[in-house]
Amino acid sequence: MLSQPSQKYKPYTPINLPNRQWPSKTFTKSPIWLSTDLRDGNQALVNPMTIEQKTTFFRELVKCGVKQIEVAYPSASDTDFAFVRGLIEKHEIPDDVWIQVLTPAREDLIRRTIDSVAGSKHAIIHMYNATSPTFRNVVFRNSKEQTLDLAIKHTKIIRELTEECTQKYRTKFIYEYSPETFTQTEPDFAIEVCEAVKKAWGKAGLGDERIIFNLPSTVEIAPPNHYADQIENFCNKISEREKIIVSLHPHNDRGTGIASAELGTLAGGDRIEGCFFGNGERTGNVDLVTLALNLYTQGIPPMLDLSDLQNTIDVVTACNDLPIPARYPYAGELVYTAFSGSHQDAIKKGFEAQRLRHEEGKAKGEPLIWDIPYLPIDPADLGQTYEALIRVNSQSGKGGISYLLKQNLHLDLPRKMQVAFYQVVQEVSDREAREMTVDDITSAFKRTYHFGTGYKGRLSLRNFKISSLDSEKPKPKAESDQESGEEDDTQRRFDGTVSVDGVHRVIRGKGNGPLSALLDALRTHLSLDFAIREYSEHTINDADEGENAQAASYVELISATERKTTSTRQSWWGVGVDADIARSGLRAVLSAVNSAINDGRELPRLKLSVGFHSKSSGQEDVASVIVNQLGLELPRRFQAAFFEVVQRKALEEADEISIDGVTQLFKDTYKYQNDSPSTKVSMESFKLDHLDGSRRSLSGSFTFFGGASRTISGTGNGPLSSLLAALHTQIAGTLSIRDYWEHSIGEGSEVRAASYVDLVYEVTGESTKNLKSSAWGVATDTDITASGVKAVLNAVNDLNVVLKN
Ligand SMILES: CC(=O)SCCNC(=O)CCNC(=O)[C@H](O)C(C)(C)COP(=O)(O)OP(=O)(O)OC[C@H]1O[C@@H](n2cnc3c(N)ncnc32)[C@H](O)[C@@H]1OP(=O)(O)O
Ligand SMILES: CC(C)C(=O)C(=O)O
Repeated sequence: MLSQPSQKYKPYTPINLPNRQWPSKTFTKSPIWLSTDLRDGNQALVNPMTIEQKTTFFRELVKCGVKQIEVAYPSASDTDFAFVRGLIEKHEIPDDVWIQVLTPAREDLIRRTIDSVAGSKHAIIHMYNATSPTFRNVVFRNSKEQTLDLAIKHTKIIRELTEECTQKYRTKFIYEYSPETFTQTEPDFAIEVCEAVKKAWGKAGLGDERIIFNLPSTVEIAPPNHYADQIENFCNKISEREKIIVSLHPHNDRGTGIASAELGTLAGGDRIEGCFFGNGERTGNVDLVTLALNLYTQGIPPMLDLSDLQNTIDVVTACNDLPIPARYPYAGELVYTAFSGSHQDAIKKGFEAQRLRHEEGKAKGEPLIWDIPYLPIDPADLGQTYEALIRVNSQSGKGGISYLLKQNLHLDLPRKMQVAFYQVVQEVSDREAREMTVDDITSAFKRTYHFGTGYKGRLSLRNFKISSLDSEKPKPKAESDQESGEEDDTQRRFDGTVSVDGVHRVIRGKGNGPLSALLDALRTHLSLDFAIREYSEHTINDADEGENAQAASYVELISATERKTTSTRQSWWGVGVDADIARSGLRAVLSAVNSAINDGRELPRLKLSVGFHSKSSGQEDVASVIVNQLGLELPRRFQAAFFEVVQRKALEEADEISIDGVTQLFKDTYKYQNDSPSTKVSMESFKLDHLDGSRRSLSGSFTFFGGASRTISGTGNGPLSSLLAALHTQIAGTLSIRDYWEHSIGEGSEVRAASYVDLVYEVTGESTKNLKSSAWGVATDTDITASGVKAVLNAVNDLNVVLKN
């Protein structure tokens, strides 16, 4: 490059316009748009468009609402001529659309041009000749007078030929004249040529009769303020301004085509010629899409419909065979995407604030103004989704990551958890030096917090029951209870089955709320001693508000032994989601515990040593054996009943009972998986009918104490009460259900139902002497009603039932 470029390049000559008005003007409406994609854009392509491509492009422009389209340079090629004829003959041109065709100032070519549009409803004939000194001297080798004569002579030819065409075909014409290289032409000479052309045309009028003077910056050679000065100067000096449409045709050699068009419009331009996404000679024509959307973001209707921008991009890039750069205004792949932390944070906060502002605005009937940091336009208005707004790499922060989690998992993490998870993501993206996709982030989240199917940790909750211990006096509220949201003073008991490294364990604990009761159970049974440092929750609303709403809970745990120290402590975050708020909190605790025990530490194994000595296993250990060996999750009172049976047996066998021994004892005691027919009541078959409302009727064939089979029936509010009513037709006294519980065993097609019934039998009479007894019954079946019915009959067979006389 030269050290003194002034030795090679001339600066532009500023225009003397002391009273210029355009700097104080503002935009109030959109200009008339002329798309020259199919002419100026097409002539700049390596491979000009085929007729099919031009037709597709034309249809897209029409769809976007462009009303003036320069479709060809018909004298240039048979393809261009045939394309124009095809549009007309195939009735592709809507009545409110004007096609425009370009011709040089040459009679033979003008004739061919006018022939091309014969029969169309509306046509703009556009003639050009360059007027600047260099073109006069070098290209045309013409004087000023000859340049004037060229324009005048051919304007007259166009007038004559268009009038003939109108007579023959009723085609309505507008005439457009371009002093090509206008910006490099002496301003007064450009005006002189246009005045002469207007006079030669001789019929410029108002409205559709206006003549168009197109003032191109054929090559952009000066800053945009100079173009604006040139336009304002032209508008001030040209006569009969009201009979003229001043058209702008900026190119983009200095990269200021958009600015030139916008300042030129403030300076008086009525119309802008350009191409979609800025295709065109050299650096392109001005981009109409950017201009339109710039107006839109000022609240001005752009008179172009770009609401399916991606489709427009697809059509234009396919026809031009040119890509749109990723950073291109409005249309680039990355323009609605923030990678950097502070941008992501601001966008996320912006959306949150805007949602609240819009809620208030809606209530007051105010316009819902868009105001999001770093986003001048709502991508949704252009048919774009919000999905790509935030993408994560090593430059990103917690705000962006949390935004993605909110969008994809509907989780609104508490601030400290955002910080904790940010470190996880940051570590991966730094190590792998690549962008983290939404999938990468959500899987990292699920992995870290053991969240969702397929991401189970060492502990997982199978079932639980929370009950209140009313008998115990309420205790004063502890600090941790306030933190954990456990506001109630009532003592709670947690009874549940938790899978621990694949082994089911029945655990039990108590506390001031469900979460502290679970922590107590973990401490007692698994030697896991944690305390809650922070707890929060929110609802996740489904589209149909309420019905399918879920609760999300977040828990930060610390080691309970470190709780009293003030130094920085390690903590573990957990998350749980469930339709039931208590369950979501419990899941969150287990999620955090799973993170804490990710260090591979040993957990106390399930051991069995039953007896009455101090080291005996408890009721929960026995229940754990049953859940692991048989899949049966006994309700707590059933656990207690069976534990007594186990203890008696252990006493008989000198405290020695194995896991298999406990299992067999269960089977024998409750006739579980025992197919031998009962000596008391047995059932061959049953049928359940639905009566009105919730009433049911059960009938079946039963055998009582080895007698002949009888068909009995009964009605009730459900299958089991119907069964009891049927049994009451044969059995003296009353059978009633004190406790019932059911759950599923197995998964998929293997799934079965397990039912547990605590049945009470009361009978009065001479021989029975006011007998009241109870028994547990358990059964499984693929059908839930059948499993309940069988459980009742198992319990009946364990009772000393008496038949009616
Ligand atoms: C700024 C713009 O975009 S203007 C539009 C440019 N678009 C095109 O050129 C695409 C279509 N063009 C073509 O197909 C051909 O150039 C044609 C059919 C118009 C003419 O082809 P040719 O007769 O072979 O001439 P050529 O292409 O060499 O053009 C140069 C000639 O046109 C003359 N010329 C250039 N512009 C004009 C004009 N507006 N009016 C009249 N003559 C002109 C030149 O002075 C030169 O004349 P010369 O041969 O006497 O020296
Ligand atoms: C024909 C004219 C308007 C042109 O394309 C230009 O000057 O760029």
